[in-house]
Formats: sequence, C-alpha cells, structure tokens
Amino acid sequence: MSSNDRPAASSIHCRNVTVRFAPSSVAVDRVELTIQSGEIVSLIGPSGCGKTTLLRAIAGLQPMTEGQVELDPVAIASEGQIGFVFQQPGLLPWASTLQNVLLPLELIGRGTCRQRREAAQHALESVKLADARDKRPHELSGGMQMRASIARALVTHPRILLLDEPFAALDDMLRNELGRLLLSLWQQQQFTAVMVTHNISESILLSRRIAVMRDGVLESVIDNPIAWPRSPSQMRTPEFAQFFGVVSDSLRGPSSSPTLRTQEEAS
Ligand SMILES: Nc1ncnc2c1ncn2[C@@H]1O[C@H](COP(=O)(O)OP(=O)(O)OP(=O)(O)O)[C@@H](O)[C@H]1O
Repeated sequence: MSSNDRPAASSIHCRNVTVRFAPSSVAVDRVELTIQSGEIVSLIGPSGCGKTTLLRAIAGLQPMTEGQVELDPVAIASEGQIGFVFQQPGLLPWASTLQNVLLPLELIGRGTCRQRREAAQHALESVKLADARDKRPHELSGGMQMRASIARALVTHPRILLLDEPFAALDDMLRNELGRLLLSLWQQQQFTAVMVTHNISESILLSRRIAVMRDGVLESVIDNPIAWPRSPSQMRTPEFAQFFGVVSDSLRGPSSSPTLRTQEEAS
C-alpha cells in the first residue's frame, strides 16, 4: 500500500465500558475514555486493575457487560484495520519470518500473491528484519521475534494498533530500541495506539497521555508534557525525571498526588 492510499488513523470512544466476569467482581468499571485519531495513550495501573480487559474490549475480543466502544470511522472494525501486539510474539514456529508476517494479509485475502509478498517484505524492512526473512522463530533472538510480531501487526497498515505489554519480557536496552522503532513506525504510519505497560518510563517515552487505572476504574488521564519528537535520550532529562515522579505518585493513589487533575476535571 502506498502512502497515498494509506487510510487515516481512527479515534476510539469508550463509553461506560464495564466488564464483569462474575456478578460480584467488576474487572472494568464504567470507563469513559476518548483516544484521538493518531494519538498514543498508555494504560498503566497495578496488576489486576483491568488494563488488559479494557484493551481487549477495545479490540472487540472481550464482550462488555455494559457500555460500548465506538470507533470512528465505524467501518474500521472490519478486518485488517486493528493490529494487536501481545506480550509473547506468538509466531508460528514452523513458518519463516516472512511467512509469519504474510499471514494477516493472506487471512484477509488482500492483494495479489506478489503484492502480499512485497508488503510483507516492506514490513520486515521497516523493522530491520529483511535479512531474517527465511529464518524460523527459534533462530531469532527475543528482540527479533518481537520485531517480527510488530511487523505482522502493521503489515495491513491498521488504523489502530493495540499493544499489551509488548516489551515486558525484554531487557532495558531492547526496550529502548523497540520503543524507538515503534515511534518511528508511528511517525510513518500515524496509527492510533493504545499500549498497556507496567513500565512508567516506557509510558512516558511513547505516549501523549497516560491513563491510570485502579480496581477497574479509570482514575486519571495525565497529559504528558515531554516534547516531541521523542527519543530515549530524553529519559535522562530533569523534565522526564520530574514527570516520572508525577506518574509514580498517581500510581500510588489520589491522596499522594493532590495536584493531579484528571482529563475530565481539566476540561
Ligand atoms: N477470563 C477471565 N475470567 C475471569 N476473570 C478474569 C478474566 N480475565 C481477567 N479476569 C480478572 O479481571 C481482573 C482484571 O484482569 P486484567 O488482566 O484485565 O488486569 P491487568 O491490569 O491487565 O493485570 P496485569 O497487569 O497483571 O496483566 C482481574 O481480577 C482478573 O483476575
């Protein structure tokens, strides 16, 4: 797909999203959140607070007890417009890197065989894996497997990219490298992204806003003041350290961060 016919990004509107797995336990509690077109938003919060469940609800993978997720334009819920990157790369072990990346295009039957191979080859080049196209997953390092997983998610040029702790299993150096890669792919493709992470630095480096969840509730949405374009070198600046403190306080609870205002309070 050329840059001219590449679809624009899409906005996401969570309205009163509620997910109960049992009558007495609510995993996601009446979440109201709008993610603007082309925006990257991180979801952070303590383990079990409902981040993955909310992300899966946005993806249409998790039925909701109440509420709805509206995508604008609506039609993007159609195949190929939402990419998902999981914590585990989940590559097919018997298939080559190229075949793994080709898979989404084959599943939705987009283009001719030759066009699909060109698109997959291009996706591999964009994550710097062109030389590994014929290797099987077990021949790739953890970072290479995750890059292949990102290429597979982006090969269809989705308008929305959802990421569930994509770099959690990687060391800090690889995290930074893949963070830089994700930012560069976002600059090229301008998708809307929602990323679940436990890593505060990663959430600050990659996102424009940080949504803090606790016990299923969306407690606050914090505007990220760090300037764009982003690069891992910013992690060493006083501004970054200061904002890191703000996000840490918000994770500890509302009483420890009296100056924080939610998105809704600010508007
Ligand atoms: N399929 C399920 N059936 C029953 N309960 C579930 C299911 N999936 C999640 N839960 C529960 O819902 C709550 C939220 O889980 P979720 O995985 O969304 O949290 P999380 O914030 O992503 O956690 P973590 O950071 O540890 O991955 C938890 O109490 C969890 O036990």
